[in-house]
Amino acid sequence: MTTLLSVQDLAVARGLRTLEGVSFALAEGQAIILRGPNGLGKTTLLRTLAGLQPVAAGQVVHEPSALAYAGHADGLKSALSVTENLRFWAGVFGRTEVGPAIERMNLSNLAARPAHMLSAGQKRRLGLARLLVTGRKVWLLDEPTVSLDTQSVALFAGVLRDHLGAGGAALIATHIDLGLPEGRILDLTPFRADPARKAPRGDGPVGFNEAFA
Ligand SMILES: Nc1ncnc2c1ncn2[C@@H]1O[C@H](COP(=O)(O)OP(=O)(O)OP(=O)(O)O)[C@@H](O)[C@H]1O
Repeated sequence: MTTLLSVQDLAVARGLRTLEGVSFALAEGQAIILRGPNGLGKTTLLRTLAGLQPVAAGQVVHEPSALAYAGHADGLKSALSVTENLRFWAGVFGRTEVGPAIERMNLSNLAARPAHMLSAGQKRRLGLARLLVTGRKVWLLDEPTVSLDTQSVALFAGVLRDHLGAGGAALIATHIDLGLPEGRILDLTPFRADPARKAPRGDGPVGFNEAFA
């Protein structure tokens, strides 16, 4: 099985260091569920892997075009329709096809509606549909099911299973059980950083998916 993402002795920081000594590998078809209490640093870890903030210490290895990040914000253009939003994001990743993503995330009836006229759950479905148009193999997901109703949670769990079945991988911060048989839990609590140790200054490199922040 090919390793898609490898993390070795990673430390991440948001002002102060939040986590230290985190190591794991994610291969094709695998998912890791990040667990730990509020404020521990799960979002900080995902943002760091996405290239939105610098690595404080350790190593992160992946193919240059492997990762797609979906954070708390849906990153939608409010004046654009569902279809136009997805076309825009597909274009960012050098792709054109959006029809299957619209259908898969149950957005067909809303395809022409401007994003600002969507409900919170519909916006989230559109935000997650962006993942499908990226063609990226490793999905970094921060609380992907927030605002989704039970049916939509099940829908997205199915999308995730299909992604893993097609050789993709996912790293997911979530407090709910997505029922992924391929998922293994990584409890980050033991990796809580010593708060006395200051993070280095500087903005560091910013990755391809800055626009997803
Ligand atoms: N914009 C920010 N500036 C400075 N510190 C921040 C910022 N956002 C978060 N933090 C701090 O960084 C630490 C880690 O936060 P983070 O959001 O990564 O935690 P989390 O594990 O994702 O929490 P939750 O389960 O509540 O989403 C917390 O102590 C938090 O207060």
